[in-house]
Amino acid sequence: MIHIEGLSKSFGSNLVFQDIHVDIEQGDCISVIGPSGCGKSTFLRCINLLERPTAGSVYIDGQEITAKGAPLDQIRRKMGMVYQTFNLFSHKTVLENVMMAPMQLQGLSKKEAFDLAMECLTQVGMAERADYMPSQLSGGQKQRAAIARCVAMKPEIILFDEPTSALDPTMVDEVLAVIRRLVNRGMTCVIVTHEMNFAKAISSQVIYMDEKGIYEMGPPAQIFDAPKRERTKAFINRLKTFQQTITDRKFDIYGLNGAVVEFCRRQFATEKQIYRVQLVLEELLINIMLPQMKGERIAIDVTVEYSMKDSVLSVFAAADQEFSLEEQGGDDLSLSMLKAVSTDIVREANGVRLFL
Ligand SMILES: Nc1ncnc2c1ncn2[C@@H]1O[C@H](COP(=O)(O)OP(=O)(O)OP(=O)(O)O)[C@@H](O)[C@H]1O
Repeated sequence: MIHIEGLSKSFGSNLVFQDIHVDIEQGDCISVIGPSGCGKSTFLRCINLLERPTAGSVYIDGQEITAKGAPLDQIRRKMGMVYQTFNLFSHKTVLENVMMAPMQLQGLSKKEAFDLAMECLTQVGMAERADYMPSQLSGGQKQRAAIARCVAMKPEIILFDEPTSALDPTMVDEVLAVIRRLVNRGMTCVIVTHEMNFAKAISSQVIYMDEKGIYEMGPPAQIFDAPKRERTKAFINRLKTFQQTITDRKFDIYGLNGAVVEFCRRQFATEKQIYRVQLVLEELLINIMLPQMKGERIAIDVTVEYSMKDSVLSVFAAADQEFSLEEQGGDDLSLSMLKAVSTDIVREANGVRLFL
C-alpha cells in the first residue's frame, strides 16, 4: 500500500536520516520509537510530504507521490494526520471542525457533512460535545475531536505524530483507546509514540530509529522483549528503569516521588502500584534506611524497574553501608507497612528489593 524507498532527509548540513526502506500493508499498525531528536516526526512528515525528503521515493497504491507534478492535494486526502497539538480551529465548534474538510474538499452537502461528522464524533465518544468550542474541552477531548476530523476524510492511512505527548497523564488512556479501536477495525496507521506499552500491545511492526535511520525493525515481541541490536537493547532497558542516587540526608523525598510517579505512569503501572511505590520509598528510605546510615557521607541507590512482560513493578534500594530491615534501628511499623504492600521482599547483596 505504501512503499518507501531510499528515503533521506537533511535540514541544511544536519542529516536527520538516510536510506529508509519500509513497506506498509493495509491494516498494518507501525509504531515508530526512538530517542528524542532521532527524526521520528520528520520521517512521518516526509511520508505525506509535509516535509520534502532530500532523496528517495514514497509510493501510495503504486503512485509515486514524490514524483514532480504528483497531485499532492488528492494524495494527501488518502493520508490523515493527527498532531501532538491537535490543530483544531479555535473559532469553530467541534462539529464545524469535523464538517469543514468534507464540505470544502470533498463537496459534501451540509446535511451529508453533518451526518458524517456526527457519526465520526460518536466513534470517538464526542457526539455530546459536538457544539462545544475547543477551548471548552480537555486535552484528551480535543485530541479525540481531532481524530474524528481526520476520520471524516475517510483516509486510507492515518499518521499519528506523538498524539498523547501534550496530554496530562490522566487523559492519555482515552486517546489511546480511540486509536486502538481504529486499529482493531483495520485502519492502517503509523504512530510516532513514547507510549511503549501501547506500542507493544497494538503494533504489527515497530521501527526503532537511531543512528540516522531505521536501526532495528520487527514485531513488538522482538523489539521490546528480545531486541537484536545493542542500541535498541540499551534504549528499551533505559525505558524500563528509573535510577537515582541519594547523597544528602536532607534529600527531597517528594521530588523523588514525583519523578518516580511520572516514570511509573509512562510504564502504564496501575494506580495501586503507583500508590504503593510512593509509600515504599517514604517508609524504606526515610524511616528505615536513613536513620541507620552512619556519618555525613551517604550513598543510597534507588532503582525502580517495570517489567512490561508481567506488569510487575519493583523497587531496589542499596546502600554503601550495612542496614537492616528489622530490629537494630529499623522501624517495625514501617516494616509491617512494607510487608503489607509488597508481594515479596528479597535481600540482595547490599540492598533490598520489593516487588509491588
Ligand atoms: N523544520 C526544521 N528545520 C530544521 N531542523 C529541523 C526541522 N524539523 C526538525 N529538525 C531537526 O531534525 C532532527 C529530528 O527532529 P524530529 O522532531 O524529527 O525528531 P523526533 O525524533 O521526532 O524528536 P522528539 O521525540 O523529541 O519529538 C532534530 O535535530 C531537529 O532539530
